[in-house]
Amino acid sequence: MRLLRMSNNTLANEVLLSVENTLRSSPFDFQGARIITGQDEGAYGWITINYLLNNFVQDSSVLNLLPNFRKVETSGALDLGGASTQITFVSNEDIESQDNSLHFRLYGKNYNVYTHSFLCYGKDQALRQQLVKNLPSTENSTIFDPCFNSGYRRNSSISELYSSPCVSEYSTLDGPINFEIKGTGNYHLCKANVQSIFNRTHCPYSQCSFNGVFQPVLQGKFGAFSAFYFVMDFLKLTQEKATLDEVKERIQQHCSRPWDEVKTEFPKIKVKYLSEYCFSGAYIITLLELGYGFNADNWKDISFLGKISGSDAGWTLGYMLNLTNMIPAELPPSPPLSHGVYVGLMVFFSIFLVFIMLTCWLGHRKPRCLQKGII
Ligand SMILES: Nc1nc2c(ncn2[C@@H]2O[C@H](COP(=O)(O)OP(=O)(O)OP(=O)(O)O)[C@@H](O)[C@H]2O)c(=O)[nH]1
Repeated sequence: MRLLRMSNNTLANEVLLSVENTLRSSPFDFQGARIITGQDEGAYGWITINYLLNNFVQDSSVLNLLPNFRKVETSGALDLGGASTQITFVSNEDIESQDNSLHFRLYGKNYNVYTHSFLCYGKDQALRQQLVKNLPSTENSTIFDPCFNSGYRRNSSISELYSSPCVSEYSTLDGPINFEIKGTGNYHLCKANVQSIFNRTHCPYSQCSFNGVFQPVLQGKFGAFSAFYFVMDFLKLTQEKATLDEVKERIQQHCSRPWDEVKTEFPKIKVKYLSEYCFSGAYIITLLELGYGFNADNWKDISFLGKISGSDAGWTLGYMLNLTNMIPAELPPSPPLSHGVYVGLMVFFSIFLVFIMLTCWLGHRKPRCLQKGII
């Protein structure tokens, strides 16, 4: 919707109006429809995963009542969509750019959070950028793309390719109107093509991720969801803790498989998804390594998450939690007693009660010799 608003604001408003009309007639307490910012998307994704991972509730006597009390750090959030991608994490460093800085007070604790949303770096738009940047200069109606498995073929057109504002600036009338994309299935060439969409030559801050965007040093664990999960799940890389090299090896193996073989093995997966796993794998590695600065050492800090406790990882739950004030800024008033003291007092008073009852019973009982009249 953010891209649509850039290319056709009227159409974006029409979509919103249609959403409003539909939801207004639903039984929900509809509060309006709007296009959230990239910063919101990052923030709500971060809230969602930390809420579901139970990372907010800590350091309180309320918590001492929880059976598995633990002191926890928050987890960073990595969200890969179709149009944009977000990185959000708590940072102890100075956040040099105001646009990337968020402050939350949740359950009585302050969080300084770094976030950035890269529009046009969701996986669909990144694929488009990669194609455009590596189009052959000659007027050729076949484009050989190493990011698709060999034997894969798809027809496309210049108008379709350049229809997104992410690439429209590169639009050229030189190329063929219609062309065919043919896969050559080469991971290393694909990665080189993907790298061409990351600009790391300028940085107006002390440190940057890419495209001149400030990013502090990566801190803590990360949960990667949405397309990060879809792709890693397909490549069977979400359960086991594979090293970065092993992950690259797995993606390389997948890229080198002939398309016919892949299609036969996974007949039920949508062709759009199946055909893009080679590109997506190479893109994810490049984004995380070259873009954000993950490496062989901190790769283990990333967990690929689909659902957490049965709920989808994504920005929507965080948005709802925020809108309904489900995460209070302050801690609820804590009970006067901690769990340990409470249990101790209960045991003490129980024993005391039994003692009193026993004493009363003994005190009121007549001795047997008295009952029989013997002194
Ligand atoms: N492999 C696979 N890909 C999926 C699936 N569902 C969605 N995708 C793709 O994953 C990417 C992210 O999808 P979503 O999480 O729906 O994100 P989105 O809302 O399109 O993303 P933004 O608009 O950028 O926020 C897109 O490229 C989708 O085409 C799925 O079940 N399997």
